[in-house]
Parts: sequence; C-alpha cells; structure tokens
Amino acid sequence: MTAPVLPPPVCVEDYRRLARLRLDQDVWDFIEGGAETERTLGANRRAFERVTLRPRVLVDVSHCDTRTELLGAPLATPVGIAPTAYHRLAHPEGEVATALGAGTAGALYVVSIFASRTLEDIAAAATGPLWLQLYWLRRREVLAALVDRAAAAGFRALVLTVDAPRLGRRHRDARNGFAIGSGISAVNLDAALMASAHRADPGRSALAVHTAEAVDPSVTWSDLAWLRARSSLPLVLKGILTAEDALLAVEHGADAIVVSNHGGRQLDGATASLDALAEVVDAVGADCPVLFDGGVRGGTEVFAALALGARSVLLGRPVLWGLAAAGAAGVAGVLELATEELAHTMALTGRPGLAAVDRSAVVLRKGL
Ligand SMILES: Cc1cc2nc3c(=O)[nH]c(=O)nc-3n(C[C@H](O)[C@H](O)[C@H](O)COP(=O)(O)O)c2cc1C
Ligand SMILES: O=C(O)C(=O)c1ccccc1
Repeated sequence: MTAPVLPPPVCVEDYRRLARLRLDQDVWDFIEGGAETERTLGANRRAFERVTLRPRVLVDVSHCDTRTELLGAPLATPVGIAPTAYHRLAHPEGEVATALGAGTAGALYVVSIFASRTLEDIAAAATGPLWLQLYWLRRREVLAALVDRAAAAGFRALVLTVDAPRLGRRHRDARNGFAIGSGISAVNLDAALMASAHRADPGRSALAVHTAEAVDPSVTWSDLAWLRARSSLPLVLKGILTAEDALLAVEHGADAIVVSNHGGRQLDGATASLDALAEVVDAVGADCPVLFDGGVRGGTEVFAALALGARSVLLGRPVLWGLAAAGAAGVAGVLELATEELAHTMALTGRPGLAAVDRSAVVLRKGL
C-alpha cells in the first residue's frame, strides 16, 4: 500500500494532517490530548471565534513589519515556540531540528526541561535566542546544575512553569498506558530520574507518575528568591491566568509572564487562555512583557493575541506537527506560515507595524 500523498501545506492545520500520518496513535494522543473532559482544550480554540477584527483602510501597507524584541533579543517574528517535552517522539533529530527551524524563521525557542537532546547540542544548532523552561524539581541540586549549564550554553532566560504542581489527568494517556519508549529520554536530567517515565502500566500514564516523583508540589512564591539567587538570567513565569497572580509575579521580580493554561492539559475547567489575557496585561502594566499561548493556529489568532496586549505568541502543538511532518523544515514552515499570515492580517487591518496592533483593532465578545 502506498502512503497517501497530501498537497503541500498552505496553512498550519495542513501540517496537522501530515503529522497524523506519521505518528503512532499513543504519541498522537499524547500530543493532541488535554486534561479530563478536554473542555479547556476546546475553549482555547473557541475563544478565538469570539474575536472580530476592526479594519482601517487607506493606510500604506506596502511594508508590514513583524520584527520585534523580547528581553533584549531581536526577533524576526513575535511567533515563537512553546516548551514541549520529548521532541524525539515526533522526529529522530528532536530538539536539534526544532532549533534549526526556529533559527530559519528568526523565532524564539523555549526549550523544555524534558528535552530529548542535550542543552549543548540544541544550543550548537541554534542561531536565535533560546530560553530554558523548568519545572521545580524536588532535587534542587539537579535544578541548580541545570540552570548553570543553561547559562554556560548561552540560554538567555529561565521560564518556570507554575501550573503543574502535579500533572493534569489526561484520560487518553492513562487509557493508552502511555510511557516514553526506551530509546528516548529527558537527557538533561540524570538517568535515575527517568526510570518511571519508561514504565508502561495499563490504565496509568507513566508521565503522571514520573512528574509526581520528580516535581516538587510544595513550592511557593517565597521560593522564587532561591532561583533568582542561583542565576542572573531573567526569570519568566509560565502558566498565569489571573490578575492576582500576575501582580504577585511582578512583586516577586518576574521579568516576563506567559499567560497559559498549558494547552488545556492541566486544570480542566480553567478559563480559555485568551479570556485571561487582557486581565493579566492590565494588571502588570508596561514594564513586564506578557507572552501568550493556547490554541493559536494561524495569523489571525496571533494578531488577536497581540492586539489584546501580548508581546509574543507561542505555538505548542503546531510546532510538533511541523517537526513530525518535515523535521527542521517543517518547524520553520509552521513558524513562517503563521508569520506570513500575521503580516497579511496587518495589511488588511491597516496596521503595518506591531505598535499599531492594539486594542482598537479587535472586539472580544464575552464567553459563556
Ligand atoms: C506534547 C506537549 C508537551 C508539553 N510539554 C510541556 C513542557 O514540558 N513544559 C511546559 O511548560 N509546557 C509543556 N506543554 C505546554 C505548552 O508549553 C503550551 O503551553 C501549550 O502547548 C500551548 O497550547 P497549544 O498547543 O494549543 O499551542 C506541552 C504541550 C504539549 C502539547
Ligand atoms: O505534557 C505536558 O504538557 C507536560 O508538561 C509534560 C510534563 C512532564 C513530562 C512530559 C510532559
């Protein structure tokens, strides 16, 4: 039987169809799935349907400029890569291919603590800024060593994910007894920490067991001072959905915030990411850049998040689709498509620069 041939991708969703043909069912479910009823997963997408754009006309849009800057680093695009674990599940070259793709697109790449290639190999392939995402490990000495390695390898910021004191209940992974295959590992952690992630057990996600073992659920705001003292890199907090926590983040010295519900994979019933964005932007003011992720699949959605105050928009699943479909070229393809679509939306809304992509450009109707 010959493999089905699909036409070349013309939008980000086309990469999803290509990826679907290449991935085993359990890996597909791990990537696509959300927590419990997947209500928040769906809400992230549906929230964008409540945004309408307010186009202005007779503006010179012969040059639409998507260039921006984040924590001092110049970027060709405000579209970046959200941290996702184990890229070798999607492609044999894993995070090295992702870094090459990010470089081609001139995009920010936030590398997961559960990367399946070493920080040093990823950094050697990168030509643009890298940030390292962390979970607060129970073994602080492992966390401390990782932070030092990241700085030595040239990573420019640390991103602490704060919405996962335990892993969300992901029914697909539990039913599949999902575990990480023996050839793939979170190579930046020590090997002893990985055993439980490889242990397949029907009715249970090995990743949930692994996370419970590795991640410290007792961390609070007052612990952030320890991390700040361990590293001079800027600190970004990922997984904030309320004005209260945004203010605490600023008070505790966060250099940036990522508004995120972890792609609907953590708290089922949490607010759609887009519905939390304006609240967080208003709370922190201009000094603390706010990044956004959750459900972004094209340029109209990037535009909407930027208009509501995000400085940058990260893609999670779409980057894995590109990676599975075509390695580094697929990652670059996804980022470049989203960026081209953003420029297109900027032209048709009469906003040729990102500074003009402000709240006057959108109406967000309230959700239920
Ligand atoms: C397969 C997968 C693995 C993920 N792994 C991590 C991770 O290691 N660390 C983290 O902070 N977030 C992780 N996330 C969440 C993403 O960073 C991001 O918040 C989410 O995917 C954004 O939503 P989107 O997929 O709709 O773009 C993961 C998401 C997926 C889909
Ligand atoms: O899947 C995830 O969303 C995630 O954050 C994670 C956490 C631990 C191991 C692998 C992935």
